[in-house]
Amino acid sequence: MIDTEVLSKLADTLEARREATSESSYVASLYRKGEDAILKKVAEESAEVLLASKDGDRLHLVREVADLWFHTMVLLAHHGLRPEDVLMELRRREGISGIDEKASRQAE
Ligand SMILES: N=c1c2ncn([C@@H]3O[C@H](COP(=O)(O)OP(=O)(O)OP(=O)(O)O)[C@@H](O)[C@H]3O)c2ncn1[C@@H]1O[C@H](COP(=O)(O)O)[C@@H](O)[C@H]1O
Repeated sequence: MIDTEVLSKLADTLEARREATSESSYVASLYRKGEDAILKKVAEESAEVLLASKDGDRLHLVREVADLWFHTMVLLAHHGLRPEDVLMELRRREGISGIDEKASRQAE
């Protein structure tokens, strides 16, 4: 089983790319283009996930989800956030049924 170290290492690389040039780094070029360009990539990769799912090609789906995760991590880094922030939120939700959570919101 792969642990979450791969996410932390990638997040470290994304932070380090703040100092890189657009010519040497795809991530630096995205930072330079700004939030709208990053959001456009997230939207494009989401659409590619949908197409891969409908294709029924599992390897294609895994690769497109990797592209989507990667670009959402660039978005998090743009906001000064790390994958650990998302993992903590998922940890917080552990064992809370979506049905119970929705019911508690409707009772408010
Ligand atoms: N995981 C990734 C990763 N996944 C996808 N991509 C790039 O994301 C880009 C967008 O994918 P597309 O399929 O949309 O291809 P495209 O049409 O060429 O893209 P656009 O020109 O439309 O932006 C491609 O250039 C991919 O190579 C990635 N680029 C970098 N990483 C990681 O980020 C690190 C830092 O990358 P650099 O900043 O480039 O050194 C790397 O060492 C990797 O670990």
